[in-house]
Amino acid sequence: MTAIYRQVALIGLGLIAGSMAHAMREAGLAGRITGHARSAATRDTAREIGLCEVFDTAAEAVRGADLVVLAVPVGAMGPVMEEIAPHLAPGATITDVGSVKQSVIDAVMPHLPEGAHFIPGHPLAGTEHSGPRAGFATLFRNRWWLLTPLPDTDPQALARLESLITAMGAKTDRMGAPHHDLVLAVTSHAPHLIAYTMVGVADHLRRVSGEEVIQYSAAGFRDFTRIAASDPTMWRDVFLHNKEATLDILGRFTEELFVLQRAIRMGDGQQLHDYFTRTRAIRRGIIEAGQDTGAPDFGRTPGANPAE
Ligand SMILES: NC(=O)C1=CN([C@@H]2O[C@H](COP(=O)(O)OP(=O)(O)OC[C@H]3O[C@@H](n4cnc5c(N)ncnc54)[C@H](O)[C@@H]3O)[C@@H](O)[C@H]2O)C=CC1
Ligand SMILES: O=C(O)C(=O)Cc1ccc(O)cc1
Repeated sequence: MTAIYRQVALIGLGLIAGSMAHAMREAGLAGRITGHARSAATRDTAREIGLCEVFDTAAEAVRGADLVVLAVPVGAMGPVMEEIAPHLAPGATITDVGSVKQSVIDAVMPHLPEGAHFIPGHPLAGTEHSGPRAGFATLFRNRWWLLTPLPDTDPQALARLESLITAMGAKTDRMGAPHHDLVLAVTSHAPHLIAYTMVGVADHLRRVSGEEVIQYSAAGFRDFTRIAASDPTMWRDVFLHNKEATLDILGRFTEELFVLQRAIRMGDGQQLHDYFTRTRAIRRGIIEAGQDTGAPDFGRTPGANPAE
C-alpha cells in the first residue's frame, strides 16, 4: 500500500503507539515513523526493539511530521501539546488516542497553532499490558476507533486520518465528545473501577483467610484481576478526567446493587432470575453484533502479543 502520511510522529511509546508503529510498518502506511517518550528507559527499549526512529525530545520527533499522535496518559496531553506546538510542521494533523475526549479537547485546543488540525480519537482496543514491548500489529483489527471531531474540523484531514485507521484494520465512527465520555463511562471506565474494587476486597479477605481466595479463584475473579492489573497512571487519569460521567454511572450501579442485595436478603428468587435473564440477553446481543472475540481479553489476538 502507498503511504498515507509522509511522517507519523508518536509521542508516548507504550501499548497503543507501539501497536500503531507495528501496524503502520507492516502495511507501509507511513514514509517515516518517529517517536519520543519522556523516560530514557522507555526510549532505550524502543530503540532496542526498533520500534521507530526515537528522539530524546518531543520537538525533534514532531519536526516535519504531517501526522502527530499523542499517546500519553490523558492528564499529560495538554502539557505535551504545549511543548510540541512551536515545532509542528505547517498544516500538520494532530490526533490523540486518550480514553477520555472532552478534557483532552479542553487541554489541547488552547495550544493548537494556526493552520494545524486537531482530530481527537480513541481506539476501543487494548490490553492490561503497557510499555513499548506490549504493542502488536493486530491490536486494532476489527475494533472500533471512535473520532470526536470538532464542528470546524477540516473534512479532508478527517478523511485522511480515517483512511489510516481503517488501513490498520479498525472501523471508525464519529460522535460528540460528551456522548463518547458517557458511553465509555458505562462500557469501560465504571467496569474498570468495579474490577479494581473487587480485587481490593479479595486482597483484604486474603489476609483474613490465607491464600484460598487466590488459590481457588474462579474465572470471574480471574477476569477482574486481569483488568485490575492495568496501568495505574493511565487509569488514575481516566477517572480524574471523566469525573462527572463516571460518578453518575457509579451512582446508578450502587442503586442497582442495593436492589439485588435486598432481593437476596428477602429471598426473592424471581427478581434475581428475571434480572439475570435480562443481563444474559445483553451479553448475547453483544456476541451477535460481533463485538466479542470470545477471547477473555478484549482486543487481543491470542498469542500475538510479544510481551507474553
Ligand atoms: N491501554 C489501553 O488498553 C488503552 C489505552 N488508551 C489510551 O492511550 C493512551 C496511552 O496508553 P498506553 O499506550 O496504554 O500507555 P502506556 O503506559 O503503555 O504508554 C504511555 C507512554 O507515555 C509515556 N509518557 C507518559 N507521560 C508522558 C509525558 N508527560 N510526556 C511524554 N511521554 C509520556 C510513557 O513513557 C509511555 O511511553 C492513554 O491516554 C490511554 O488512555 C486507549 C485505548 C486503550
Ligand atoms: O483490556 C481491556 O479489557 C480493555 O478494556 C482495554 C481498553 C482499555 C481502555 C480503553 O480506553 C479501551 C480499551
